[in-house]
Amino acid sequence: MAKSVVKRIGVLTGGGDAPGLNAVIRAVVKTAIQEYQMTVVGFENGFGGLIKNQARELTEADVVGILPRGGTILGTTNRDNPFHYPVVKGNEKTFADVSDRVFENISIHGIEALIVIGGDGSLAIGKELYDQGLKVVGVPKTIDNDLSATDQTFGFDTALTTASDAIDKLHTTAESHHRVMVLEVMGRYAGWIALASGLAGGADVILIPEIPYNMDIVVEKINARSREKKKFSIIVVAEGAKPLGGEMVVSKHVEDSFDPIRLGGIGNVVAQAVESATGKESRVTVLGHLQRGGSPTAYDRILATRYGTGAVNLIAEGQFGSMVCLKGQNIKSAPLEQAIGESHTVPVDGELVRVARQLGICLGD
Ligand SMILES: Nc1ncnc2c1ncn2[C@@H]1O[C@H](COP(=O)(O)OP(=O)(O)O)[C@@H](O)[C@H]1O
Ligand SMILES: O=P(O)(O)OC[C@H]1O[C@](O)(COP(=O)(O)O)[C@@H](O)[C@@H]1O
Ligand SMILES: [Mg+2]
Repeated sequence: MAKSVVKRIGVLTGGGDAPGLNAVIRAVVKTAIQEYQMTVVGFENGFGGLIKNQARELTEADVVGILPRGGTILGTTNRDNPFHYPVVKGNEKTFADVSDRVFENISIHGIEALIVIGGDGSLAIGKELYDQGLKVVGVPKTIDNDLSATDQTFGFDTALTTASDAIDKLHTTAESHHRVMVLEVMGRYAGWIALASGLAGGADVILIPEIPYNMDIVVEKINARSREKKKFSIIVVAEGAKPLGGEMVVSKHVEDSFDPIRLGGIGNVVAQAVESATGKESRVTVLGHLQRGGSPTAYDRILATRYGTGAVNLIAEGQFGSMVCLKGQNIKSAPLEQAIGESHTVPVDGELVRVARQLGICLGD
């Protein structure tokens, strides 16, 4: 057992869910109670629970059996930003700063420090609350792996495993029908899921946002495979991929969201272009939220557990305004400011891209 001045902590999960959230919550609760004799209060539905005072104490009994479970027992949302909160008066909707409600509820529950498990959006809110005096510690979550200041976010490994399983399945049907199969995966403005799953699944073409593609080059790759008597092709497309000089495809605008754009639809654009240029029957699969669901991989369970324990240790050490992160093989910490800084996209001259090129995978350029 170790000592901590802080004895009562809060925890919330924010933004899109990611496999491993429950593993973090479990590690936070176990470490806080067993190692530091703290009390843990869980806020429900991200910052929504902090604004609306929806909270409950989390005991060790509450976290029994949740390690392998996807989703989050606390609920989450990608709305409810306390600094940009929708207020409706009659027919008019405006946005207001309701952060005073957050501080009121923090005080009602006697919370001395708050763990925010989230991506760039949730951590940006956490940073703003920290600047206003709340003792905040962050945990980097997202399947997109697009956060700076950490080598990897939890959730990414599971998403990429789901995507590479999908590529394996597409291979067998592509082979039977001699088709071109296009798989569209998530990742927002980063191509990590597409590149990594494409490598793991043996894709022939991988299109990522960081490398705008030329459709003629993609078509030539498919035709070259035909000339080599290869009867099918697999194309993995990141939802943020775009043609040279063109735009990303937006699937919808989510009202009330600080970052309202949802990407999606590029898979269909690519499949249609390939079919009309090559005459080969093409089909598209949009993996969608399947890649956010299900049980975390062993890798993500361990990473999430290390992050949860690490976050409580940071609180005990008084290292507020920081986030746990992975650097090489070790759990370290980084300032929240750095975590929400520049988004972590695929380096176009990095080793993974080079490996893909050396394997003859077409990246569309
Ligand atoms: N740059 C930002 N600054 C402040 N709040 C943000 C920012 N981007 C998003 N948000 C808000 O943070 C919350 C979670 O964001 P979202 O991007 O959905 O999840 P994540 O935490 O995974 O990044 C939402 O309420 C969103 O409106
Ligand atoms: O669940 P929604 O609102 O459709 O959002 C989809 C987006 O969320 C993600 O799945 C995860 O993003 P975050 O981790 O930033 O929440 C993206 O890959 C995708 O573009
Ligand atoms: Mg985000």
